[in-house]
Amino acid sequence: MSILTISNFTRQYENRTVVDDISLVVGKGEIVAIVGESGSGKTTLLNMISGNVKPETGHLFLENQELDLQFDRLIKEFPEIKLVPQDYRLKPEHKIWENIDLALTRYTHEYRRERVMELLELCGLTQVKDKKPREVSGGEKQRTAIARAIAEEPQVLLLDEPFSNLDSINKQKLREKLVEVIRQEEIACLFVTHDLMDAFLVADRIGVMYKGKLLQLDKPEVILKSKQEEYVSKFVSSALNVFREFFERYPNL
Ligand SMILES: Nc1ncnc2c1ncn2[C@@H]1O[C@H](COP(=O)(O)OP(=O)(O)OP(=O)(O)O)[C@@H](O)[C@H]1O
Repeated sequence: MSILTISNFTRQYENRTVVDDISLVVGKGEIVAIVGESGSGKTTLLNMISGNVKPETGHLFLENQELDLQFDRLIKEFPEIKLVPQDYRLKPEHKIWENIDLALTRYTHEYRRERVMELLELCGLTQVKDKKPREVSGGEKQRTAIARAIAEEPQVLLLDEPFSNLDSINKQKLREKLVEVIRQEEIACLFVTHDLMDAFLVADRIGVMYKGKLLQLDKPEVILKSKQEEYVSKFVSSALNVFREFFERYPNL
């Protein structure tokens, strides 16, 4: 079932089209990755979906209900769509559990306690709940930001480069947790990354962006063998070349 539908999103900056007529759909419990090199328009696309940046053209639907994009206000974001920015934006003076709890101030004390415990468990943070953000790993910070974003059970989770500041062990842990959380909470998840490997390891479908355009959006196996778009096959080859180089250097492995 489709949760998030965006159609014909376009945005210009200084007379340059940075997001060019993009349409896509994300389903319940589905993870879609948008990959593209730096400057291809990925963050602008996420900011438009989250309500932080106004598109010049386009429509946004949540379960077939159109959201009003003609807002003109400083308060950002739609409550059903949560964005985890690249820098997490955790509150340094608060403990991990408090950072999650702060998303729940509208609720009763009892419900907050229960939901925070549930989210700590779901995101693998119970052990570090009483630490401050500076005392935990990058992966734990990222998982705290995800827990905070999904605290109010949004329908859509947007992640900007969720794996970029992590070492390989934390990356793997986050990948596993992300898939578990998305499937369990039945959220529609869209994340952007410049690293195709992260997309291949997590996403149900991958979209490749280039100069503001979504060139192709398909299952990873289809993207892997793509002949449809020259740029897509070039982008895939560059990611796979790392493995080729590795095994050429260490042929006896
Ligand atoms: N507020 C802004 N004002 C002017 N130009 C902008 C603004 N935001 C983004 N741009 C430009 O739009 C283009 C796309 O930027 P965007 O951040 O969306 O790309 P990206 O694919 O997310 O890049 P990266 O991977 O480096 O974060 C870039 O050329 C950028 O300089």
